[in-house]
Order: sequence, then structure tokens, then C-alpha cells
Amino acid sequence: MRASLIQIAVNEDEPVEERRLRAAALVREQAGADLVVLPELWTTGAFAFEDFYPAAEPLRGPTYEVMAKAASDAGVWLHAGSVPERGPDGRLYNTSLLLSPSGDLVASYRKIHRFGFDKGEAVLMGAGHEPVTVRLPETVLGVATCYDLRFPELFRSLVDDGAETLVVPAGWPERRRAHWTLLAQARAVENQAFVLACGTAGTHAGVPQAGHSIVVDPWGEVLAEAGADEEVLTVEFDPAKAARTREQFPALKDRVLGLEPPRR
Ligand SMILES: NC(=O)CCC(=O)C(=O)O
Repeated sequence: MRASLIQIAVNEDEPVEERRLRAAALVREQAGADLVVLPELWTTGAFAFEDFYPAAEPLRGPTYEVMAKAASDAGVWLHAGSVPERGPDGRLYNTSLLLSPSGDLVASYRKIHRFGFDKGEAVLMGAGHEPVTVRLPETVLGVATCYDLRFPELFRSLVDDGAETLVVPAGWPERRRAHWTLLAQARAVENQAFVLACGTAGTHAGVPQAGHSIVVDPWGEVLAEAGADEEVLTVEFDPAKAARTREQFPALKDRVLGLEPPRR
């Protein structure tokens, strides 16, 4: 299986409409890949909080339209990253779009864990509640977004639903790059799954982005890692390795569920 992670630069001097067209051209260039992944909130930037409302769009809005065409032109499964979605309830959500090679919207995922504590995304956007998996011909994807990477229980629920390849679009800042790499490897090892983690490059709202998109295999080996700048990271992997790893080293079968909290 071939996957291309488009680590696009998100700088505020580029208008959203131009970046959308540039991203679509990059997707088209990946014809021949099985899966293409874009990062989190790449139209605005994950830290450009003031742009969330003005740039918000419905699920089938301009990003969906441009990306659906790009996916079908390239004939690829496309995780189109996330957009600031204006939901039917009027709230904003950080929502990922999953498109088939014919451009159909096969799934969407509203980020469950919002980043910012009492600021930014955490107050501007509503929380998603539903973990999402998507069956591709080669593997089952489990999707999560950026800050979700810090919450292993979400990934376990994806694995319980059959996920073998975990896709994590992000807008991770440079100042916590060490966490990004470590957490991507941890989620791969503990879940015996591939992790495809696609970040952004550039600087927006004064926050330099880490880049360093990374692909980790179910044994924790880093198969590929990008640098800090805009780059397309392409990797070939055998998705069946997740099942083989789970069979040969069956640690997931030793889970003990429903532990009580310690008694004092
Ligand atoms: N956009 C995000 O979710 C940022 C997450 C982050 O910076 C962190 O977890 O650290």
C-alpha cells in the first residue's frame, strides 16, 4: 500500500482559496497512491483562532468540493484533513473529511479532544463524540486529530472497532515536537498498528509548526519522517503487518478491562 502525507505549509500570507487549489494540485500529483492524507485545519491553520468563524464551512462546502474532485481525478482514497465545520446547529467543529476514489464523502470525524484548555479551539469549537473507522480495500483506518494523540483510550476504541492503520492529521507546534514523535510511536507500539501522522509546515498566528510528519509501523519502527518544511512524505507499507504483529506478539489479548480504581 502506498500512502502520501501532504505536509502543506500554512502561512497567513496565502489566501485560503489559493491554498485550497494548491492542496488540490498536490493531491492530483499523488495519482498512483492508495491513500493521501492532508493535515488538520490546513485552510486556516490550527492556531489561527480568529479565522475559524470567517472560514467556517458546511460539511459539503468549498473544501469538500475541491477535494472530492481532486480525489476522483487522482483516483485515491483521501483523508482531506480537517476543516472548521459550521454544523447544522450553528456551532463550529474541527471536522475531518474522508473521501473515496470516486470523490464520495464516506465518513467525517469531529475531533473529540479540543486543544487549548480554557482558550482557542477548546472554547471556539464543539466536541465530537463519535470515534470513526473506515474500511479501505487494504486496511481499516482509525482516525483521530492532533491533540487526540495524547488520549490512548480513543485509539483503543478504534482498535476495538478493527482499526489497523491510525491516521492522525495535525497542526502540531514546533515547541512540542518531541511529544509528537514520541506519542506517534507510542500509539503504534501499544496498538500494534501503523500510525500515519501528517502535520503542517510554516508559521501562522505566531506559532511555528513542527512539520516532521511521521509514519510508524506496528513494531514502532519509523518508516519515514519529514523535515520541517513543506514536503510530500511517501511511504510503501504492507498493511497486513498489523495482523501479523498482533498474532506473533499477542499483547492486545492480555488486556484486562474494567479495572477498579485503587482502594485507600
Ligand atoms: N491543534 C492541536 O490539537 C495542538 C495540540 C498540541 O499542541 C499538543 O497536544 O501539544
